[in-house]
This record gives sequence, C-alpha cells and structure tokens, in this order.
Amino acid sequence: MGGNDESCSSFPIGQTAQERGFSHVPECYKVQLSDRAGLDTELADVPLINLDGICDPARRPIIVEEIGNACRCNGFFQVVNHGISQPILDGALSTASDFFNLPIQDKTKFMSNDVHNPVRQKMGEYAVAVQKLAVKIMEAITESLGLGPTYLTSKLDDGMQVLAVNCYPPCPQPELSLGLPPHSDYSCLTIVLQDSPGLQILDFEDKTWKAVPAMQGVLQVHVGDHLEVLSNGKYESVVHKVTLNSEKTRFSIVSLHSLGMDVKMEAAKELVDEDHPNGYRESSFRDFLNFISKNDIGEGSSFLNTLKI
Ligand SMILES: O=C(O)CCC(=O)C(=O)O
Ligand SMILES: [Fe+2]
Repeated sequence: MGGNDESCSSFPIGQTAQERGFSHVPECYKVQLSDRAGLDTELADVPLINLDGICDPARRPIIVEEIGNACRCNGFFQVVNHGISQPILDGALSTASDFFNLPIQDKTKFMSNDVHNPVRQKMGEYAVAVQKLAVKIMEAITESLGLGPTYLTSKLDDGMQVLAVNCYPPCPQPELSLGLPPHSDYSCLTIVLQDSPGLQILDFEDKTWKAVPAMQGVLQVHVGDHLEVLSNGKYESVVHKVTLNSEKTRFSIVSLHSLGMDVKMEAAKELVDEDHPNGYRESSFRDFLNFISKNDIGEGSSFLNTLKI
C-alpha cells in the first residue's frame, strides 16, 4: 500500500505521519469518540506490591495474598523491589530510544538477524531478567489460586516470551488519536516497563478509563487472556489502551509471557465444579496468531471472546 495519500491505514517506514511532519492527525488514525483520551482522566488506584521477601516464608503469604487480590479486583498491579536493577531498566529504555532515533537506513540494519549488535545485547539482559521475574510472579499467582507455586513453572520457563518495544512519537492532536487501541493482552502475564505516563486501564468497577502512573523503577503487571482462562474467569484480563501527548516521545517495553507455541491453555480442573462450570475453550499461542492474521484487533476483535463458552 502506498504512503502518499492520507487514506491508507499504514505508512511505510520513513514515511510515517511523524516523519512527514504532519501537523494534524490523518483521517485513518482518528479513533471513535468513546475511545478517545479525555483531558481529565482520573488516576487509577494502583495496587503497589513490594516483592522484597517473596522467598521468605514469613512474608510470602502476605505478598501472595496482595497479588491475588490485585489480580481479582484490578486485573493489574505494579511491583517494586522486583530484583531487576535500575541500570538494567535504564539500559533497556535507552537502547529503545537509541534504536528509534537512528536514521532509517541504520534502523533497517538492526532489523536483520545480527544477534551480535549492541542494541540486542542490552535488550537481552532485560529480557532474561524479566522472564525470571514473570515466572516468580506467576508462581505467586498460581499459589493465590490454590494451585500451588509450581503449577505452571516449567511450562512458562519453556514458553514464549514476546518483547514488544513501543515508541509513541508526539502527536499534534493527541485528543483525536491513540497510541494503541483498547485491547487485552494475549499472554498469561505481561510486564510493562514505561518511561512516562500514557497507559490507561479500564476500571473493573466503574468501567471508566483510568490513567496509570509511571514511576521510576516500578514495573506494571497485567493479567493476560490466558490467565483468565487458567483461572476459569476468577482473574479477568485487563483492558487497556495507550494515549498520546503533544510534547514528548514515549517508550515502553512490553514483555508478554505465554506457554509454548502449541501448548494448550485451559481452565485449571481444580477451579471447575458444579458452581463454576468451565467457561473457556482451550487454545494455544499458535491459535492466537492464526486469529490475528485474519482479524484486526485494532477494530475491536477479541480472541478471548472467541474462547468463551
Ligand atoms: O505502552 C504501553 O504502556 C502498553 C503497551 C501495550 O499494551 C502492549 O504492547 O500490549
Ligand atoms: Fe497491551
């Protein structure tokens, strides 16, 4: 598809709306009124969980309970003392911004399979650390569901980790568009490292959008679709979107943790009974990829909805 008019739904690299210096939002990037960012969005009440002592038998039950409550009541939480050092977090974010600041011809070089280049190495350090953290958090989550801490450990260890590095350039009319449309994550668990605010979640209680703060050193954790399936709906995946601003480029690094490509996720048998019949069909990561290759999640298609019985 060409990028010379404004009617196309995607612009090729080097010809994005930002790179062409548009002072307005092209028609195809405008979002429906109900999804647009309000100017006076309330701040979310964020469960902030201190993971320090998660292996200490005296403190672990408290942390497990806090995580379970946050998953059930909010679908997300933030963690501190998560064990990933500030230099590793900063390194990953600065690598992201270095990458997006490269001239196009250099940027495309990094899109090669050259695993020796420094961009990938620095990101690799964060990727390894965040995978370990995801397993640690999932162990607390399955414990909170009464399934025990090792219920998913080996499957998640051997599972898929997708690292999405997002760059949201300033937008001349941020109120008309979005960085990402409303969606829930296709993962068990997602861990988001963000350098500035922009993320909003749909509040479980009052169904309004709430802004999530971005604090240094703090990581945001989302309940993903496959955790909703595993928990048989006890923990619902959180719907979220990303708003834009007119001043500053925003970066986020999103780590999505799932089971292996062809490993099916289903509701835990222990959580299915007469009062709680199985609410979900089983599915794998490949089933999701097949779904998104045929459906546009930007248009509101939800894989999770296709799994509900
Ligand atoms: O940029 C963010 O804060 C979140 C991005 C996100 O939701 C995603 O990549 O799935
Ligand atoms: Fe997301």
